[in-house]
Amino acid sequence: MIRVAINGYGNLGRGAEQAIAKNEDMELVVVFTRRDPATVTTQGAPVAHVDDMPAWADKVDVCLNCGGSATDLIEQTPAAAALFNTVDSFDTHARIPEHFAAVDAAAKASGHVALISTGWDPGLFSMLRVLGEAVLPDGATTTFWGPGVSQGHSDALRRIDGVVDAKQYTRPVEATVAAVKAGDDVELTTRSMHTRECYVVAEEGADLARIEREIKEMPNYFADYDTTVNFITAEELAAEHAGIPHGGTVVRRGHTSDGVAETVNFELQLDSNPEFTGSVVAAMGRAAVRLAARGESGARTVFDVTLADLSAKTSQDLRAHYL
Ligand SMILES: NC(=O)C1=CN([C@@H]2O[C@H](COP(=O)(O)OP(=O)(O)OC[C@H]3O[C@@H](n4cnc5c(N)ncnc54)[C@H](OP(=O)(O)O)[C@@H]3O)[C@@H](O)[C@H]2O)C=CC1
Ligand SMILES: N[C@@H](C[C@H]1CC(C(=O)O)=NO1)C(=O)O
Repeated sequence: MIRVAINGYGNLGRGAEQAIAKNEDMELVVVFTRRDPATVTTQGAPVAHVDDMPAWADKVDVCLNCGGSATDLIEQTPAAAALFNTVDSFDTHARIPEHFAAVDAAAKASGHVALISTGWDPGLFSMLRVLGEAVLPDGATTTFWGPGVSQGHSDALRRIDGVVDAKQYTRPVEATVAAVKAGDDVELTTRSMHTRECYVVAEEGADLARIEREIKEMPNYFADYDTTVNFITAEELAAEHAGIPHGGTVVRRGHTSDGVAETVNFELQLDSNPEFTGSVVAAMGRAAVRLAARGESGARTVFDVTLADLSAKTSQDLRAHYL
């Protein structure tokens, strides 16, 4: 039985809790939080303050870090890697190299495996981008997200001073999608592929112009996109934007010889971005434990994980029934 800890009990933490319950080889032993544990209610697992993590070091096989990428994981994952094998969903793509280096130092020093930037993008979509290019070297890859709610971008909005709550919708630009599908030679830029629409609940009396400016100028999240900001009430957010659906597609189009075209298409349609991502993170937790059992230590990414590491099935079963 894989003994699992969740670090951070938000949308993704609750999604991971659901996922662990779906995996017969996993047991949720504790949920860590920075809040007063008495104020956090789980589906049954005990809640401990993050300050008490060391007391759980010999009771946990893997810790799933479910904090926000904007400000939490850059600190939380190296700290967790000092105590446990760990997994996170760090998705600030531009900062992944620096995050990897910091986590690698902590994990190597403690002899643990730390699997970073898992989920679906980065995560499964990253794997498909590499796979598509490997099997169709003469071609091009496109990634479209949405329409749906990006948790990373919504988290980034909520970290702005004066913002009480927020949701961000990512929308593919329909003309660009149509041009790609038609095989037209279209320029694909960050701004020509997606727009971002934010729904923000601000504190009473907050400087809305400053908040809107901070959003639109935010590097790595909004600065390179056409972004709209809508200020609404908490009641409107709850009534009209309660769900966290999402999805997307990675497409690799290439030629195996002159005039012979091939397409690899990987699509996600998600009722719940956090529950699906939690399910990926849980499987990656299994893989991190397997890598550690092989004597590995340090930071790893989804590119270092085999499909057998992710599967609950034995290698014999996979050979007999999945090839
Ligand atoms: N790679 C991928 O494909 C994906 C990655 N992600 C990543 O997951 C990250 C987390 O997203 P998400 O779970 O939606 O973010 P949340 O804002 O729901 O949670 C982030 C942290 O905020 C704290 N928190 C949550 N609820 C409350 C509350 N009511 N009051 C006070 N603090 C609270 C929790 O920490 P604590 O319990 O310690 O207080 C939690 O760990 C995103 O930033 C994104 O980067 C998400 C989806 C896909
Ligand atoms: N990391 C994303 C997962 C996908 C969705 C996305 C976007 O809408 O910009 N980018 O990557 C998330 O937090 O939801």
